[in-house]
Amino acid sequence: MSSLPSLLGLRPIVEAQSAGLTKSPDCFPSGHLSSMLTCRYVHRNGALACKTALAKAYGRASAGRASPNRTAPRPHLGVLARPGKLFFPHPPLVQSKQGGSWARHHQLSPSALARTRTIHPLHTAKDSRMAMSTSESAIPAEEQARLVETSKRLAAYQAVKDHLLPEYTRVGIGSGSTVIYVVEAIAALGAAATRAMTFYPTGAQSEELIEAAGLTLQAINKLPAGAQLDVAFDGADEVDDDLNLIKGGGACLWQEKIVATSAKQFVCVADFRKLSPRLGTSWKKGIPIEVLPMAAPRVLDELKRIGSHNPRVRPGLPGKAGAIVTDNGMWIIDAPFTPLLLPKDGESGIQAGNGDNGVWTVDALADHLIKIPGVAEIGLFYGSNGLQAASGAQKPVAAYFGMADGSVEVMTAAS
Ligand SMILES: O=C(CO)[C@H](O)[C@H](O)COP(=O)(O)O
Repeated sequence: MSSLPSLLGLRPIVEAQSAGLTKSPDCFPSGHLSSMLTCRYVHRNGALACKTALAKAYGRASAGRASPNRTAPRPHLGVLARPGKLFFPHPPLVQSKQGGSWARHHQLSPSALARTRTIHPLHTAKDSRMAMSTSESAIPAEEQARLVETSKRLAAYQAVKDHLLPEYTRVGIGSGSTVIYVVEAIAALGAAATRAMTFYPTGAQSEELIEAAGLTLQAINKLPAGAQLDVAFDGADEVDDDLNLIKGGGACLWQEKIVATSAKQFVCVADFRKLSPRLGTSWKKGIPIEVLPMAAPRVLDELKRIGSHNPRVRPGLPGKAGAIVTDNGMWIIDAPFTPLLLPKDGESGIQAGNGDNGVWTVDALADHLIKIPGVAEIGLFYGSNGLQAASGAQKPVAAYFGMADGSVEVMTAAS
C-alpha cells in the first residue's frame, strides 16, 4: 500500500513544480470561508487534472488515479486535522469565556477563523477521508513522523511561494527542522532567482543550511544601519489565536528575535501540531528563556514566585553534560505556565491575567519576564505584528500550517 505522505502528494508537488507543472488557474473560492481557495496542479496545456498529470509525469502508481473533472472536497475548518484530533492524547485546554471553567476544544476563535484560509495544493476525497479517520492509534509512529514532515514541507513551499518576491534582496532564515524545507524551497527556485539575494541566519544551524544550499550568507550585524530585511521565515513551537508565538525549542530564540524584528515581514512556518488556541496548551515544556548562566538561580527563583510550574535549566544531554549553551554562550530556562490568556479573555472579566494565581496574559507575562535581571531574551514573540508596526514587530504577518490532510492553513495578522 502507498504510504500516507505519498498519497498526500508531497514529493509530487515539489517535483511537479520543478517539472513545469503549474497550479491550475481556475482556483475557486470555497463556500466555507470567503478567502479559502482550492487549487489543483495541471500540465502547462491545462489538459489534465493534478493526480493524472503527476502519475503520467513520474510514472508513480502512488500518485493515484483521478478523473480530469474531479474537484477536491472542501473540508470543514475545525473538523479536519485539528491538533489534538490526530496526535495529542490530551486535547488542548482552553479557558472557556462562558463558563469560566477549563473546557476542551480545538476550535479557532471566530476572529482567528476570519483570518484563516485553507489552500489545497493537492487533495483528493480519499486523502480527506484518511485524514478524518486518522487517530493516534490508527497510524504507526513512523507514518505519523512522515506525516509531520510532509506538513512542514507543504507549509514551507507555500510560504516561500507567497512571500519571497523576485525583487527581494535581503532574507532572514530562522532555525529548526521546518526551516530546512524553507531553504529547500528557496534553493529549488534556482540560482538565477536567488543570485541577487543575501540570506541572514539566526544561528549556527541556519548558517549551515544557507551555505549548504549555495545561497549567499551574511551576518545580521552587517545589515546596514537603517536597513531592513525584506522578509524573514522561521518556525515556532506554538502559535495562538492572535499569532503570538512560543519559540526557542531549538535554543536559538535570541538571534531569531533579532532577525524577525529586523524584517519588514516576518512569516511563520509550521505543521498542524503548532496551531493552538492559547500558548501553553500543547507546548508543555515551558517558555524558553535565554539567561546569563550566573543569573540562572535568581531567575529560577523569580519564575517560581510568579507562578511558573517547575522551571528548569535545559540540560544538554544526551549531546552535552551540564546545561545547554546557546550560540551566544547563554543558558536556556524552560518555564511552564498555565496557558496564557489573550486580551479577549480578560474582557469577560473572568480572569484578569495580571499574574494573580499564576494566570497571565501573553503580554503581561512577557513584559514581566524581559525585565528580570539576567534575562537576555524570552521565547515569547508578542506585541504588534508587521502590519501594525513600521518596524520591530515580533509577531508574524502570517503563519503557514501544513495540515494532516495535505492542505495548508494560513492565518494572517489583523491590521
Ligand atoms: O524557535 C525555534 C528554535 O529556537 C524553532 O523555530 C522552533 O523550535 C520550531 O522548530 P521546528 O521547526 O523544529 O519544530
